[in-house]
Amino acid sequence: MTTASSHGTAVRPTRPGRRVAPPEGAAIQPSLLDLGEEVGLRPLRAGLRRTVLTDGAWIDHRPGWLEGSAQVLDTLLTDVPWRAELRQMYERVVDVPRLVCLYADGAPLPVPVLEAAREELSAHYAAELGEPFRTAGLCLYRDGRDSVAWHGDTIGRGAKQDTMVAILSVGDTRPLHLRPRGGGPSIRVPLGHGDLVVMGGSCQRTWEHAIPKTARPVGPRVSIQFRPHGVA
Ligand SMILES: O=C(O)CCC(=O)C(=O)O
Ligand SMILES: [Fe+2]
Repeated sequence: MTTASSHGTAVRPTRPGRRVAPPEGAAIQPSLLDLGEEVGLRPLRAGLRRTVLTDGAWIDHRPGWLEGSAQVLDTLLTDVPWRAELRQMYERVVDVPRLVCLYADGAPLPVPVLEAAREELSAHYAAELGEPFRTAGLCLYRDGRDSVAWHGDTIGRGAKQDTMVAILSVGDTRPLHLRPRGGGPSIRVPLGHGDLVVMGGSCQRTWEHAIPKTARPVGPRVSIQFRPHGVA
């Protein structure tokens, strides 16, 4: 059984691990914000703001770092071998209706600007992180029904050590929600259209994050997550 997506394309439900086609309509509806812009990176430092959270966690936010994000989204929707998520994620069974593709350490990324982004992030955070970003996890949220539930990226070293996860986002804006594990107010960071957020310090083990579902009519969003070796 399939149902139509917001773009009228039958893309769900999917069986785990099965290769699936992206929502076709998305490719011909690029964001009006960056239509016609050349693909490239704006200066990173210029718009980068740090918010210090509790318990040694922090986030950096740089809205609009990637220029021409509509073109990048088009390429990713077409060229990435998207698959339904296969496994239980992180420390609990989380609901992960979305499509994914993991680029392991050393694997060429589907768009050259993503290689440039990873290099620039590695250079910028070299002193603080002490190692480069290596892997790239891509996630496709086809519409507002796709989401990821509350979790920390705690498979691997993020469970015990400070680390960083850098997320570059293209497509429609979805808010990343963050909340302290010990309880307390949550925060939300809007992510889309070339925005960057970096979760750092103890963020993966002392805070949790989520992309909630939304009833608003939203088109596809692709999240590109850069992580150091051994962090997942
Ligand atoms: O979509 C996002 O930006 C966040 C995804 C995420 O937290 C994860 O895959 O671990
Ligand atoms: Fe995560």
